[in-house]
Amino acid sequence: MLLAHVVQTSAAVAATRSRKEKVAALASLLRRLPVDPDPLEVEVLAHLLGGSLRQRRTGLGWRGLRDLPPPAEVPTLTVLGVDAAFESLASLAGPGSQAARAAAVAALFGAATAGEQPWLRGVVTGEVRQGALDALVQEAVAAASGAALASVRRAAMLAGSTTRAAVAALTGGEEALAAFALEVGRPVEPMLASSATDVAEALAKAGGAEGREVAVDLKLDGIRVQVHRDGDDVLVVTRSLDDITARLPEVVDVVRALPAEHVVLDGEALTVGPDGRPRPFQETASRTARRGAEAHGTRVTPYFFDVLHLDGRDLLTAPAHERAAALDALVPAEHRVPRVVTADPAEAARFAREAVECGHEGVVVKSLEAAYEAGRRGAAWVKVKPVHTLDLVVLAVERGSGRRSAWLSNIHLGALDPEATAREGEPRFTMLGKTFKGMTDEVLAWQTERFRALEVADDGYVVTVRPEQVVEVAFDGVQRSTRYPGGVALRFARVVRYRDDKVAAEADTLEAVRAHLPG
Ligand SMILES: Nc1ncnc2c1ncn2[C@@H]1O[C@H](COP(=O)(O)OP(=O)(O)OP(=O)(O)O)[C@@H](O)[C@H]1O
Repeated sequence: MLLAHVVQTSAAVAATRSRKEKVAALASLLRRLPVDPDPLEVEVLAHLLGGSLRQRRTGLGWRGLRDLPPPAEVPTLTVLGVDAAFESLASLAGPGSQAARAAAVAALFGAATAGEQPWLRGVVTGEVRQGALDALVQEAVAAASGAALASVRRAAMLAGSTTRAAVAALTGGEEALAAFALEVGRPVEPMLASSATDVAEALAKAGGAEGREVAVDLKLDGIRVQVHRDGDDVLVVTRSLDDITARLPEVVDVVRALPAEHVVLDGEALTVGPDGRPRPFQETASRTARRGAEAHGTRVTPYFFDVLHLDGRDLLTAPAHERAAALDALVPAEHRVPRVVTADPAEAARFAREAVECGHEGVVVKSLEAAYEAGRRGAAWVKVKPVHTLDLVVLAVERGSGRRSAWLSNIHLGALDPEATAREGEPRFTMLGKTFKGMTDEVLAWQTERFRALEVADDGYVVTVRPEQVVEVAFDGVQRSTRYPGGVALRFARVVRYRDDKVAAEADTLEAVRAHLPG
């Protein structure tokens, strides 16, 4: 397939606001594939449609792509040819590699047309939006392959990758999709929690109100970890499935010591003080953000709350009480999340109160009947947090003044607008307010660099950025407002932390913000 077809489709997707038309454009591109397509070609194509390359590293950056050769007149580049070029670029190393890289870039970009050059550069530098397209690509794959959308989605969750699901659907149809199961060593999308304002509401949602017992877990404020052990090999990934094994040797040690050879566990890792109280989240975050930080002090401890596989037994579809029994038998109590199992709302409320008094974030109420629903945010897990925070997206940032004049300071906050997002097939946001509170000098320095990298415009005062950075903010309340387009504004918003484990499409919605309006 010619790259030109991909670039045209990408332009068509960007040009229409209709989700249906976007999916149709993507599906008609996929239908250009031969009846029995080469799996590699499908894989490359699925990556390109999501705005990424199969190669994680190419050794290329903006600088190497600033001066491009004159474009080709006629499109000749193919999807597989482009992939081969990046494959050989990725393997360049050592003396002479810089000149070889420049020559390879000149050859590749010289063969690209005027329309293809900027698109290809955008893919290499990560500027063509990723992630947001995932859901559209899944729909298009279902339409083009004839497989059910639910099967494509299920496979993508289990594989932790839309690309792998696309290859399976387009080369082997329903049968290949059905073959996806949890594999030890291959991360799955984590199960997520919905929210309730208090424990009674959470119990009702998770089925506990009908007198059935539910589990009430401590909600620990660390980072989500999914751990796979296959013999001596251990893999630790974050909520966004990034590999952080090398940064958490303590977690690896704990899992290697368990009496099981093949296991997949889900939990939270955090730093705890000698008094047993959780340390501020920043300590865990700084440990997981930098390799080698473990040498300087703080220890991170894993607390597991679920087991998805145990020595040949796939537990994903087993009810939660069965998984809990397996977890209790496998993991010592000091590495399990504390929980009570109860049908009594008063007991659950007492546990939640004590959790907060001990410095934890709150509780997660869980149905004991539910399967592990990879990638889903449903009623089977319901979180209750007394301190309200929202995960919003930074839309712009203002230059600081006075003491902050060297930094970008006041951030503009946006909530996800689901209607506009659905209509346009990519995340859209509504501004809710601004804040310059809660930022340490370290955070100010970090955000200045980060937002300069995301900059799309600078009028000398306000720097507009690509809406990609998620920030968790605390606030005192939400009020009606005529100043902002969503009709609501935050009162006394302050930054709690920047979140790199969430993409913008996962930010809180305008609805979630409005739910905090009084009355
Ligand atoms: N006992 C627990 N069970 C499940 N999740 C827990 C538990 N303790 C802490 N957590 C954390 O809470 C999160 C569950 O909330 P949710 O699925 O909404 O994710 P989130 O959007 O990252 O939430 P939050 O911002 O509240 O941490 C998990 O991702 C996990 O990191």
